[in-house]
Amino acid sequence: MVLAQLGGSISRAIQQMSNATIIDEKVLNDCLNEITRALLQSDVQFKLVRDMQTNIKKIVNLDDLAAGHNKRKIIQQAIFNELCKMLDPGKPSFTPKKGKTSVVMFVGLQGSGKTTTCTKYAYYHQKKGWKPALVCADTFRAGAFDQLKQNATKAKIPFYGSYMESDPVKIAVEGVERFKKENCDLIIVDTSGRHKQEAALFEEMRQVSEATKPDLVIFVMDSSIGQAAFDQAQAFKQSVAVGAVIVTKMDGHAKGGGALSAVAATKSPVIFIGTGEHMDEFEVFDVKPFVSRLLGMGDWSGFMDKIHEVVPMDQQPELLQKLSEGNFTLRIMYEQFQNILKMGPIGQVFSMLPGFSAELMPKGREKESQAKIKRYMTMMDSMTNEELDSTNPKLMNESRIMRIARGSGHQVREVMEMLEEYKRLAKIWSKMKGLKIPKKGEMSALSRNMNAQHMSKVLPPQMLKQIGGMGGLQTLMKQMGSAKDMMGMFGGGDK
Ligand SMILES: Nc1nc2c(ncn2[C@@H]2O[C@H](COP(=O)(O)OP(=O)(O)OP(=O)(O)O)[C@@H](O)[C@H]2O)c(=O)[nH]1
Repeated sequence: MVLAQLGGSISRAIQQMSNATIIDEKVLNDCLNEITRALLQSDVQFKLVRDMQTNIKKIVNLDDLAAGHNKRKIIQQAIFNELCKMLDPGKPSFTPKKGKTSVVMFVGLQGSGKTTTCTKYAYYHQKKGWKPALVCADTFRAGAFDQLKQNATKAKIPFYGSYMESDPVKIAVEGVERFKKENCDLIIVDTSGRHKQEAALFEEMRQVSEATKPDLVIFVMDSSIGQAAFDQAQAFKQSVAVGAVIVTKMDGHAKGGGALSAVAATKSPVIFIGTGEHMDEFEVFDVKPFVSRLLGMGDWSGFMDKIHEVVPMDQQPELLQKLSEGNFTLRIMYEQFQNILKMGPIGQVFSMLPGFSAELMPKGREKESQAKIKRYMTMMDSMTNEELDSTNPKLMNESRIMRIARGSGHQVREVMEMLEEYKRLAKIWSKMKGLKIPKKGEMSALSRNMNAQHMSKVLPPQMLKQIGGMGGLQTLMKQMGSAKDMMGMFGGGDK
């Protein structure tokens, strides 16, 4: 069962429970059994699922709940909390500090995506102003050094490795020393993998760890390993001091439940997830928004966080205000393009709004997309203020289009293409119209102010279908109290 299906099944179980006229022991049990089944089918370890069920039953003691209590809400909240608890070991992992040298060692089975993830991790920090470096201590797989070298060169990250030396410990120590001397603040050591857990792998890992004394050991796990996740993660934890987990290939058709098991086995948090082969396809992992998304409620808080990441602070209130008024002008598009070029691909932000990223910034074609954006901006440079600030599509008549084409040295066809892009974006952003603007300190408030209309527009079509279309969504929201309650319940509240 893939993650989306898991979320769908849990949501359905909750909905069925909500449909019942009276919430009694039987209704609660049916709901919990349904959720248990869904979790087990998603490869979450049996013991975890059983514990979750027991905990919910402890929290929701129906006999003790006086009349007037909203039992549905209490149950829903308990389910949400327990799912979050499964993914939250209760203590954060070691977090490297910019400017202070940290050594981070990556471990995992062969093919889990370790080497790729090392580069993604380095690149992520480099974009934030760190000085990362990569050390290839994988002497087991021929070609591992070449792969790391290639990735590192592409991202302009210094690297260290050897074609001749066969002792991984020696390479690791030399690499770490060198980069410490060069004042790198994030030294990432990639270690060998094996096809399966075996003594030689663990012994080698232990030795590299002993010699380099990493501040953090990250266990990289392929999300598709299924029920084996718990044992695998535990085996790694027993050999080295795993402090964090990165789950890769979350973009595939994997059963994502393994992630929950890995957290339980290592008692370490998932800190990032890999969502593709490309360097940028790497997301910070946050439990609450993840569970919200898992339950199919969209991730507005994540979306708002991304806006924070890519839109400069001083522009945010203004941008949100304009979006809430439904005024997506060419100037806003221009400003957002500027942000994209400054901050790197914004694809991840837009991917949170269905249907967005695929067209403007298709995966793997970021260079072309950037060139296109620059082209569009050149054309917009030839526009008047009136044109940039207008929301009237009819303003852009033939003579204006011809003038812009001439002024920017582009074809009329290209200007029309740019305007089409603008119309497409404006249509999508218009869905934000009417949303209340969050005040400072409550950025997730947007999510709490959505009604069924907003929700139906932003939910992926298949999810909407699963819920039973617009009618189903309205019923669901009514049953659950209001959009406000629902989003709050699924973690849409302020963090
Ligand atoms: N779709 C997808 N593919 C990924 C992701 N992360 C890694 N991959 C791919 O998975 C394959 C294996 O990745 P590697 O980085 O070579 O794996 P490794 O664990 O380092 O392997 P060894 O060095 O042999 O131990 C490569 O084809 C990667 O491009 C991800 O998040 N999504």
